[in-house]
Amino acid sequence: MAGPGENLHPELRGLKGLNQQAEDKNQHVDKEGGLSGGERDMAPVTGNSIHRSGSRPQLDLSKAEIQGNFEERDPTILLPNQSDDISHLALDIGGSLIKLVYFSRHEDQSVDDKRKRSMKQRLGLSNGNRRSYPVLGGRLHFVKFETSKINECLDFIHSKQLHRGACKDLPHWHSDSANENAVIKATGGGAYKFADLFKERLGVSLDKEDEMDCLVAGANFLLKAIRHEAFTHMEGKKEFVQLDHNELFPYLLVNIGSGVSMIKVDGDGKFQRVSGTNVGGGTYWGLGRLLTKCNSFDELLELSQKGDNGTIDMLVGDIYGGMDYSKIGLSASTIASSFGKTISVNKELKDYRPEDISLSLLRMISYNIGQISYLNALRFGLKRIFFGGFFIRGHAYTMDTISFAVQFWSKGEAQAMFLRHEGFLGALGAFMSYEKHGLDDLLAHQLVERFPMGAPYTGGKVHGPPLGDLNEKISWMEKFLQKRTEITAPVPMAPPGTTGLGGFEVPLSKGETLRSDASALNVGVLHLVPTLEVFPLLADPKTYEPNTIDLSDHSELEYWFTVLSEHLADLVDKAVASEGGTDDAKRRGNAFARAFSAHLRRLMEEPTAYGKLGLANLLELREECLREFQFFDAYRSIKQRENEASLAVLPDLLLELDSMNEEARLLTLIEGVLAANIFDWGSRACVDLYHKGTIIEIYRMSRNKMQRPWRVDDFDVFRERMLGSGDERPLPHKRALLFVDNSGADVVLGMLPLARELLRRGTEVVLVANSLPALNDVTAMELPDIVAEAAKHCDILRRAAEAGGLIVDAMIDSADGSKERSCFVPLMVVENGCGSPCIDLRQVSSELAAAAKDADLVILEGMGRALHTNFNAKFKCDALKLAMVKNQRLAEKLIKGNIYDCVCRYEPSH
Ligand SMILES: CC(C)(COP(=O)(O)O)[C@@H](O)C(=O)NCCC(=O)O
Ligand SMILES: [Mn+2]
Repeated sequence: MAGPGENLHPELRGLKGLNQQAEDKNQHVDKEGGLSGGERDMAPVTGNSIHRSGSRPQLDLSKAEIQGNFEERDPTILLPNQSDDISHLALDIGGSLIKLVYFSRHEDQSVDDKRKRSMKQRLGLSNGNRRSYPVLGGRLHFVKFETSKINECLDFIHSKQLHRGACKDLPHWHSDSANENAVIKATGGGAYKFADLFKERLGVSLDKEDEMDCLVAGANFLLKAIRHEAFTHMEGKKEFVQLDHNELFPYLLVNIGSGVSMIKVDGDGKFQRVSGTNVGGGTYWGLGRLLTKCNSFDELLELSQKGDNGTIDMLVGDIYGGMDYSKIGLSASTIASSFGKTISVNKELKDYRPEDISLSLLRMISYNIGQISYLNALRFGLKRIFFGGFFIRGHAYTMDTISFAVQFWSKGEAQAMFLRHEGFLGALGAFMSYEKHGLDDLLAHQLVERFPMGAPYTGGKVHGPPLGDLNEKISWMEKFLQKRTEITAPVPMAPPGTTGLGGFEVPLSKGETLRSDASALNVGVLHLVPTLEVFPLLADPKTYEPNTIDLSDHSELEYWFTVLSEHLADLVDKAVASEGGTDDAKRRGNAFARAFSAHLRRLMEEPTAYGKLGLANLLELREECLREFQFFDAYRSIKQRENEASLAVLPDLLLELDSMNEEARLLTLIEGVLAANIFDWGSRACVDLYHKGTIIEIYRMSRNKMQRPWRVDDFDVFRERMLGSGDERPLPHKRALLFVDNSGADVVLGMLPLARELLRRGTEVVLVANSLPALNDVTAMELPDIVAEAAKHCDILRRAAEAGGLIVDAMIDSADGSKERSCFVPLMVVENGCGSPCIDLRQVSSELAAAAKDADLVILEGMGRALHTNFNAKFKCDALKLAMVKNQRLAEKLIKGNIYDCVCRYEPSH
């Protein structure tokens, strides 16, 4: 099929009945998509939509004001309603590092709007089924300090008031008391050593928790609650491991701190320390410091990147004249004796390069730990070994060395795995030891990890949490550009090779691929969202993978990186215009562009830096980043303009549809959905098109191009399910969930008429829309007004909207004063729990999960929801996936077709 743009011509045939008046109302889509002040005033007040979502905690920006002089370069912005004060802190004070885990709770700011109230009633959702102590929404932060800088740590706690009101076994939010008897959970030797200092400086006591208990509790929590926590690391390649919770135990936990503990874990609280070694992180750092005069652990680690251990270690090749000792599986590069070469030549310490010494030492210690771990796993018949502790620091070479030792000695039987939150096991465990925080049974789907601005980008000394204040963030991004600071992240790995016959070749994951800065924690802030649920209609949540395209293929990642980078300038223009184009908006826009580019570059360099990466994550990251710079709805005016234009032509479309027989109507409706999906401001090709005609012209053109068979065309099977064949008349579906996509023609002329058809046939319809804006997607907040407007022209929609509580005012008051629902089939709206063009069905709003319980038909619409994600998703009920492919590469890859081809994939339940 040719691209619709190629044929855009004045003699476009109109849809029968589209009137001229509507055409006139229709404005040209201007190039910038920018807005004059007047247009902006017309936009609905969606500024506070952010509070309405309630699904994912957000900043409370209400009553935000600039403090001091507006002309100032970096004025402080006050967020008086942002309550970050309800906190909860636990510490792990080790020999070299202090690890902090703290929780900040945000009050539930969701506005209980009319739509939500009526949906809650209808779906039987109430607070009544909550547990006795609530799981609180909030954020879990991970921070570390060097133990030698304990005063900085105390200042940090004080500045954030993290110690305020902490009571034993009672998290802060239960306590009104001031600091009397305040107690903070702490583990590690420093909990004893520094107890007096904490009392003196902060007036709090440290409640000491057993270190082993904490390590195990922390590891168990992470392995159960965080989806992509554990990964393997072999020959420079990182792969996340999907763990079956039922088969987690037993495992060996190896915690590499200053010393090393090896713990056999059999369950929650069930473990035994089976071994350990005194040759650990402290040994590397201590010996390394003596031998190289390095000033910090990280400096030592950085040195190792440029090292060649062949000058220090005696290798098999040295003994065998450059040959492998293949009979016992040793390559020439295998270390026969660590530091062995230093005895045989007449050299002083000063004659050796510190880089080489550091590398030899690192290899010696990592290999030794790997080998002892394997022997202990063998002792107890354990197959899985998880390595944690801050010795590892996400250091590729350390992990490769350990993995190699485990793999080599176990002949591939045992597996070494690493943890993303490696250094925080103890602190997390101490945190978990507070009773009744309600976090112990949190599940993976209730946690959303976010990577905000701040520490992750700096190579330097920034420690502590992400920058909190918007202004801080902007200034930071400005400085970031001025200094041209490089992001400290590894460059792409060389293609993995082989380590030969059991030995180490020059490591692949070395040199520039090493991450040397300790500040790159590689862990984000964990947002705890207790209301998120797994979509109940997924056929197999365990094997469900939302992303269709695998971004671990580097060329794919590069392609999407380029697409998103090229789209950035346009997006910033729209975002700035959506905020009135003020200087402040421009400044924020620039900062956003820099921050997002930095995220992209970071991910290009290390795609797994933020956990497993899919296209959906990239697209969501962009939206999150916009929100972080307080652009809450960049496409607001475009959406509104397109809604108005489409609503104006809706009556004629409905008339035309009503003049058709059922079969022709169904086809026209599906065609309509596919055609109207062209209104996608996230697709470069489509945006180019919009400069060539009005919304309605483009819509018509797109409809005229709808020729079957579509590239994926299951329409006949769908029609048969809906209309039957011959005399047989199938039962209508009971309830359909329609995952809607874009505003304007897409929802008004595409999905709403389809919803109307289902309603007409007696199927309840739930429109599922985004909780937060993303591109030009329609949100759940915006839908009731759109439906109400459409309902003015259509009885079916009006009655259904009344029955679904969408048009509340029109409901009849009954004798007892309550609003009585009409007995018509209802049309409802629920939010999906996300703010992205894609949807991960493992994390949806509880409202949607409740609505899904009675549904027997799911319709997913759009490229983001039906192609980028969920194209391969299987459902327990009938599923229809409808989308126009608006990207040439995706069309070729996914459906072996071309841009503007359509997908109508119908998968009946079995
Ligand atoms: C962001 C989108 C997934 C939105 O598509 P939609 O779900 O609205 O159909 C899509 O526009 C997209 O993949 N855009 C990037 C590719 C491009 O510009 O060609
Ligand atoms: Mn969309």
